[in-house]
Amino acid sequence: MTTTLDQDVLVGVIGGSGLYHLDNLTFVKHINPETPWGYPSSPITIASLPSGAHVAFLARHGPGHTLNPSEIPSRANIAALKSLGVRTILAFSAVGSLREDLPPGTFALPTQIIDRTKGIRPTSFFEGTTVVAHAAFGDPLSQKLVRWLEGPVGRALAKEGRGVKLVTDKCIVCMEGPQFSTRAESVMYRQWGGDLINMSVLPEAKLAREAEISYALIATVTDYDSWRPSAEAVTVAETSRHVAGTILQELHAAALQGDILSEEVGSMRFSIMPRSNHQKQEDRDKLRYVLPTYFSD
Ligand SMILES: CSC[C@H]1O[C@H](OP(=O)(O)O)[C@H](O)[C@@H]1O
Ligand SMILES: Nc1ncnc2[nH]cnc12
Repeated sequence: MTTTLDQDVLVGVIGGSGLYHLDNLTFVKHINPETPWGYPSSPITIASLPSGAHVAFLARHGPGHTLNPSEIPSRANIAALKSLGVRTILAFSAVGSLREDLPPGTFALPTQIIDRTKGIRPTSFFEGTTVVAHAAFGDPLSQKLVRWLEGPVGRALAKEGRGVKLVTDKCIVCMEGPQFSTRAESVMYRQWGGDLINMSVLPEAKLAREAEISYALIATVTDYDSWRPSAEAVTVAETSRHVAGTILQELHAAALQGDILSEEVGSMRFSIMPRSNHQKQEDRDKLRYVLPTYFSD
């Protein structure tokens, strides 16, 4: 295991339940950066694309799925990826469906989130510091990245030939867990306009926004949530690996070109309260790890 890299890694992939590695990439090394927020969920796998460019893969729940959703060190995960140079994250998540027309097996690119976590997860890099910042979060998933993904993900699913459908512009509820929702809660989320439900898009998406990383979620429906009596959950990990393996080269090229990153880069400039003598230098030093542009001194 090493702690340094000889080239920046622009694209990061976070794997969720069932997705603990990627296929068809050339293994380069494992790296386990210690961040000011501790170590990530798992050592990060650096792999090489056919072009020679590197991508980073991180297993959200740890390599043997030992971390429950409330315990995931999301600040360390996002900070560790940013320290490698990551500017865009493709996150995978197994989700429940709150809609009849989103059956198990469906792939979705949500664009909105309802927060039903319970305040026990650290949700900001600024938490516990003397620096205050308010990131914009009206569009919690990166619009440009989501729009870009529609094409390549749709084509990858069509190429796989299993008839898996891709839907976009869905609203995902993020609940605390680890228990699933009661039927009354599930019915209420439907009335609120929720389409999907998981336990892990937050605080990941908030932290990616604070770190100026473009972030999108590929939500893979495994079950109808408790509102609907239904058969057993399905697994979709093989299709997720196929999608990732098929689109990463193109995603890296798009990240290099820059348009899919453009909403996030510079977005924190006016979100951070100006420097003052009341801010502790040690806090500014800590924040430099994720936002070197604004905390260079
Ligand atoms: C295994 S069912 C509940 C669990 O699955 C999802 O995990 P992930 O988002 O990492 O794929 C969901 O968010 C829950 O954590
Ligand atoms: N029904 C559900 N609720 C919350 N998270 C989930 N992940 C997969 N299915 C889920």
